[in-house]
Amino acid sequence: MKQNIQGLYAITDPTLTPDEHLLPAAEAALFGGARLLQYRDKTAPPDLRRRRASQLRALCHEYEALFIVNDDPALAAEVNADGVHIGQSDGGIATARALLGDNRIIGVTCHGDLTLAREAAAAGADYLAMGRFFPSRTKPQAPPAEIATLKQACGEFHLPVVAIGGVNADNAPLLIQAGAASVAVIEALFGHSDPADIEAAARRISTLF
Ligand SMILES: Cc1ncc(COP(=O)(O)OP(=O)(O)O)c(N)n1
Ligand SMILES: Cc1ncsc1CCOP(=O)(O)O
Ligand SMILES: [Mg+2]
Repeated sequence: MKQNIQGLYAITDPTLTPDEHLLPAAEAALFGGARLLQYRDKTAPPDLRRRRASQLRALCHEYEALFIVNDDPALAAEVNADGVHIGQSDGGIATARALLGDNRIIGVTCHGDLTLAREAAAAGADYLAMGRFFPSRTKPQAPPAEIATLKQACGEFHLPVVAIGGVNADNAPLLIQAGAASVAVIEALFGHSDPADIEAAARRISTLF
C-alpha cells in the first residue's frame, strides 16, 4: 500500500462539489486516473462524514486507488481508510499512528520547510506534502514554497514527496521534474462541474507521470 504513493492525488472540496455530486465527481477523477483520493470536508456533520468516507473508500478500492481522510485519524480508523493526511495543527504523528497502526499511511504537511520535513520523516511519516507551489484559490493563505526546496527534499528523503497548491496540467511537469512522486489537486479537477470535464482534467495530469 505504502509503495503506491505515486501519480495524481485528487482532493475533494465541499465548496466546489455539493454533497449530492460528491460521489460522481470522485468517480470521474478516479476514472481519469487518480491514484489517491483524499476526503477533505471540514463542515459536514459527523454522521454524513462517516457515510461519505465509507462510500468513497469503497469507490477508491473499485479503482485500486488509495483512500485518505484529511485531518481526522479517528475517522480514518473507523472507516478503514488507507490513511490520513495531517497538517502541523492536526494532532501529531504519534497520535495518528496510535490510532492507525503501522500499516496505514500518514501524510504530513511540511509547507516549504525542510526542518518540518526532517521532523516528519523522523517521526514516521509515510509521505511528505510540500506546497503551495502556485497561487491557490482553495487555500490562498497557505505559505508559499519554492521548487528548489522540493528538489532538495526529493533528493534528501527516501519518502514520496507530494506537491500541492495551484497545481494543474500545465504546471505539474515542473513539480514532477523536480522529483515529486505525486501532485495533489483540488480546483483544477473539482472546479469543473461536469464529470466528463473532471475525468478529462484528471487524465491530462495522470498521463504526465
Ligand atoms: C496532500 C495534502 N497536502 C497538504 C494538505 C494540507 O493539509 P493542512 O496543512 O492540514 O491543511 P488542510 O488541508 O487541513 O486545510 C492536504 N490536505 N493534503
Ligand atoms: C490544502 C492545501 N494546502 C496547501 S495549498 C492547498 C489547496 C490546494 O488546492 P488547489 O489545487 O485548488 O490549489
Ligand atoms: Mg489539516
